[in-house]
Amino acid sequence: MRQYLELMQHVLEHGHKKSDRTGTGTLSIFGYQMRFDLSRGFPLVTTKKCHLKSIIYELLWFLRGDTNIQYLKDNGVSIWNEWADENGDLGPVYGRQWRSWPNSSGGHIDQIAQVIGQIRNTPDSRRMIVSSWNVSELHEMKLAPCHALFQFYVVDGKLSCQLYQRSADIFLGVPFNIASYALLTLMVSQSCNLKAGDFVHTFGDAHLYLNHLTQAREQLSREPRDLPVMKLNPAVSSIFDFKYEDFTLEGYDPYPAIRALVAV
Ligand SMILES: Nc1nc(=O)c2c([nH]1)NC[C@@H]1CN(c3ccc(C(=O)N[C@@H](CCC(=O)O)C(=O)O)cc3)CN21
Ligand SMILES: O=c1ccn([C@H]2C[C@H](O)[C@@H](COP(=O)(O)O)O2)c(=O)[nH]1
Repeated sequence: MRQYLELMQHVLEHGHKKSDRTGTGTLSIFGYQMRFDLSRGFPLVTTKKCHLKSIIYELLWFLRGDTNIQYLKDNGVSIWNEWADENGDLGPVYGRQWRSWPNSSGGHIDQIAQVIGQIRNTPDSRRMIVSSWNVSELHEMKLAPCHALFQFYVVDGKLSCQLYQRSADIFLGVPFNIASYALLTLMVSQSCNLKAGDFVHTFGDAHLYLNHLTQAREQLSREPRDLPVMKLNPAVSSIFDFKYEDFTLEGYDPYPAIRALVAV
């Protein structure tokens, strides 16, 4: 995960001091890109222990089309609690836009099913995109999508995915986002009988919150370890059929967790 540590180092050295919506303050840069070859291991940060269970359940929750935190709570995941209303609702966030983007005639578009169809039937298409940035519904969302748009690409029997993340909390959010999209790429690859290629992670405003700087330096003092390997149950052939038990991570040997406060 040298790419991730390089991003952190880059922002510590070149970040501009900038205020933000949460009132915390950040060191921020605009525009950055990382690339992970998924055949070289699963890109889960090793320089601190990452809670993979939260990452897997959050992704399964997006794929269910769910936008209420009850499913996450039932599975011991608390990362969205601060943003939900008293009923646990987050408004029309990721799950809603991925699985049922409202169209102009009162129906809905399942972007995930559509993109899987494109990858299977027209893999050379340059239009294999899923967007959560539904401008007409942003005002109803408790938090505007950070991982806003992703695109798939197929060449030589390998599936790559590029994400555009408009806003990125480098210490807390980004390790989750990398692992989540790497996992999604593995799941879509298996569903389409392709090998996994690269995950390309492109950023808009990438920032370190000012109350995460000590934690970032602590992480940079640690030498990254070999990446683990993610195994998916080979019997699953539809993206919508994966369950938590279908994922096995082998060889993850991280340094201890590092606590940090999330900016709300
Ligand atoms: N400021 C901010 N940063 C984010 O990364 C973020 C938001 N807000 N709002 C929406 C979601 C929620 N996400 C979160 C929220 C909390 C953690 C967090 O506290 N992580 C801890 C504990 C992990 C756990 O409980 O599973 C960590 O050490 O990684 C991570 C991602 C990502 N997003
Ligand atoms: O998946 C996610 C979700 C959120 N974040 C971070 C990025 C920002 O620090 C905040 C969102 O605040 P905005 O003012 O809406 O940009 O959450 C993330 O890194 N990853």
